[in-house]
Amino acid sequence: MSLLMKIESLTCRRASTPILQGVNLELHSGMITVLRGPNGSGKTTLLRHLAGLGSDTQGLDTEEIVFSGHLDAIKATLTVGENLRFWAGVYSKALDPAIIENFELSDLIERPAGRLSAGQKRRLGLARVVLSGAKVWLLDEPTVSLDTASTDRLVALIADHSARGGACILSTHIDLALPQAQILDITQFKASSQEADPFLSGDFT
Ligand SMILES: Nc1ncnc2c1ncn2[C@@H]1O[C@H](COP(=O)(O)OP(=O)(O)OP(=O)(O)O)[C@@H](O)[C@H]1O
Repeated sequence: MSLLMKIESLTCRRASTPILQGVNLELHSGMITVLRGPNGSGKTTLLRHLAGLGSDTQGLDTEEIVFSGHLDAIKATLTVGENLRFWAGVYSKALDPAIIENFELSDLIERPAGRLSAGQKRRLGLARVVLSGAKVWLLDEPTVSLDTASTDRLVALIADHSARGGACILSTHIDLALPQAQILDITQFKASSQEADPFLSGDFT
């Protein structure tokens, strides 16, 4: 298994406040890592840093990494097809019809992306991930808004990506059928300057 990413003693900040410190992480080809931690613990923050959107990022060339966040990177005024063709151009890839089929976008291809439902937008955003051809997928709560069938298809795609030598780090609050995944509890990296969350401690005064 080749090493795709090695992070040592990383500090992750949001608006200059340290959220996580001492993060160590190795990602080899074929690995799937699920980030666990309660709301506000820093899963998105870590994924953003790994994607090169933080200040202290080490690791792969960014062309090897694709990040799917909450905003899905969709251009609302372009149609679904135009979004896909735009991304195919950005990633210098041919637009594989199998991707359109896999995410059930065929019937939506002429619709402006701004008029998609939340789950349809999510499917379009995830199609970009597959289209990118990147080895490392960084997925922030990718199943949010997806129905059961779409979730199952995404899980199968992640497993297939890993079986073909890719790797994935994802955050999720639900249990996905990925028995090969390793769990990374990020609360162990909580920065010491972080205040306790009153909702978690039960202290509402
Ligand atoms: N834009 C921002 N500026 C400043 N602080 C932020 C910003 N976004 C998030 N934070 C703070 O950073 C901390 C970590 O947030 P983050 O979104 O990484 O958590 P999370 O584990 O992904 O949470 P969730 O499970 O709710 O999605 C939280 O305390 C949050 O309030």
